[in-house]
Amino acid sequence: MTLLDGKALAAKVKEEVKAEAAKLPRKPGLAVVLVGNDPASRVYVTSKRKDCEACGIYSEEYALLENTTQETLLELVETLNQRPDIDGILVQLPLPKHLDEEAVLEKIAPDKDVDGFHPVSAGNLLIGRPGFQPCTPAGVMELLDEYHIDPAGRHAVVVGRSNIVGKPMGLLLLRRDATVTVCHSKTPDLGAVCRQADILVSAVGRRGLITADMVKPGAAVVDVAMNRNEAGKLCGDVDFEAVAERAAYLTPVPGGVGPMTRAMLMKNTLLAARKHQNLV
Ligand SMILES: Nc1nc2c(c(=O)[nH]1)N[C@@H](CN(C=O)c1ccc(C(=O)N[C@@H](CCC(=O)O)C(=O)O)cc1)CN2
Repeated sequence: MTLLDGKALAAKVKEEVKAEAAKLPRKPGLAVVLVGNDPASRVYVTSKRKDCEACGIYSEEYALLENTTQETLLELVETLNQRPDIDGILVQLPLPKHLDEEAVLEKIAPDKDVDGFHPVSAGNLLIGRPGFQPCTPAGVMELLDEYHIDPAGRHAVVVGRSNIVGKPMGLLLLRRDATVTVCHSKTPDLGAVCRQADILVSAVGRRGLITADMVKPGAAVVDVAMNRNEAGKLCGDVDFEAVAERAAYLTPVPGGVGPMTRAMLMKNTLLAARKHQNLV
């Protein structure tokens, strides 16, 4: 079994972004907005700041209180939309329950939507136009390419149908000529469907969901989830040790898709800066 090393590939992508960002007349700029006290979100936002520093990207962080109103958040996004030095805006998810996530994401100017979550970005992806692609599925595609795993003509099964991972993952694989099945909580006999997969992507968030008997021998298995076991250790959806005996390729958690998500954010911010400086 070959490990799909997202940590190593992310370092390579970030080096490339750094070299390209240095060629721009103006540094790319990213604004990251965090609302509330979710400890995991705080960790991710800190990592994004460090990634920006490493890539030569200017970054600003807005840490808002848990009880921030919808109006205040929308006003902040609008201010950032108007800032010529800010190329990308990212609102860290999940937002506190009282806030309307969809309305906030829709408020971000589509040309600054480096998360690729705006309906304009989602529509472009659906009809095959260029645009910002959501960072996690885009990172999975880069990993597959790096290890020469060509989706064309293969059966790809995506478990999970979220707007930020499952659905765009399915579309990116379809774009590359895979035959795609997207599974979800109402899919009968999930194991039988997964066993057909040459490429299996799990993005559910349930530890132990993907067992070895659900994996076709020789498949490429990509674990997008980020869970914790009883001991508090990070793990994905896939029973790693058992599946490693059957799969030909497998992502670790940590060190697989997570670092690629962050690297693709840097790449999207570079793309936004190039567009704003009329270089693409
Ligand atoms: N606005 C967004 N919110 C969220 C996104 C997103 O893409 N945009 N995705 C996730 C969280 N996320 C990025 O924000 C993210 C999660 C995990 C990692 C990562 O590098 N994980 C490491 C382990 C980190 C650790 O030790 O805790 C790994 O897998 O090796 C990066 C980004 C939800 N919210």
